[in-house]
Amino acid sequence: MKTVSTNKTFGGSQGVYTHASTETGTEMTFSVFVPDHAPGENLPVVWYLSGLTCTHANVTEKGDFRAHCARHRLIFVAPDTSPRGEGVPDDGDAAYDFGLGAGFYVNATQGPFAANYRMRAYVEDELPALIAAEFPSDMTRQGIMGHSMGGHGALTIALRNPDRYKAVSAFAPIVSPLNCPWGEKALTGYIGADRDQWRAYDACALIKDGARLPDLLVDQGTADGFLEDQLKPELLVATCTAADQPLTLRMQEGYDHSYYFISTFMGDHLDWHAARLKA
Ligand SMILES: N[C@@H](CCC(=O)N[C@@H](CSC=O)C(=O)NCC(=O)O)C(=O)O
Repeated sequence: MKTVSTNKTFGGSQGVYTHASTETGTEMTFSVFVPDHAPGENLPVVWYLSGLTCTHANVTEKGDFRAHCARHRLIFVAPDTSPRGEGVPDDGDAAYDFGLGAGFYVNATQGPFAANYRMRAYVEDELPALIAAEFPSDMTRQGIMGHSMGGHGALTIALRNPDRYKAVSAFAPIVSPLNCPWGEKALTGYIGADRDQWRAYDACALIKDGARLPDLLVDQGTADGFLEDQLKPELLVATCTAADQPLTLRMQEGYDHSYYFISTFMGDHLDWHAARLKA
């Protein structure tokens, strides 16, 4: 692991790091905020998965999480959203919703993407091992949250690993890639035409197939331009209701899809995570 930068902030340290990923076959960049802590003390870890077009930098610069993480003494990790670099295949049209910046937190099975687009394994396995080795982290206390494509990532990763994440939340998540244009495009390209194979990457399908979490927090702005065509929180409500999966969905009047929305409610989400990670 190489350190790109560190800055003292809110009593702790905001760092940006790179490392050679064996899963993606590329150099990957991520950011970590570590609050002030006693020597030898290990802190809970909250993962933040970003949305389409993002790198680690979007939430790091615009997420307003540091004061809340310092107050609760939570480590905050922000990975990139896809492999990048020389030789990494992209969407032929350089579209924003597939390829670079749009890894969808899957392990691709389809050429030419299968070799590098392994963001599921990267976020579920490789990066947690690095965080455990390099930072003062208590990996028995992890939470996960995300935005839009990253909300989809957070929900699906948690539903597949219910014993690992003690707190789960999302901002304006894609709740069912099986039922929206972004998801259909991404999963066809990365996983192939067999929609049964997509179910491991669809929060609603995972719940319908039996996955459960103690509870979920979702915030969704009513003025979000992607609400009706792509995000469809009503599908998650119907699925959770039918499955007795506890869900707190808060429709936030007038908020859009941007980091102005995310940063407004970041404190509530970190309160939610802290309450569950300290239990
Ligand atoms: N056409 C837009 C779409 C990109 C966009 O809105 N990206 C969101 C996430 S959308 C779902 O995953 C985002 O977080 N953007 C970064 C930001 O800092 O706001 C475009 O190309 O801009």
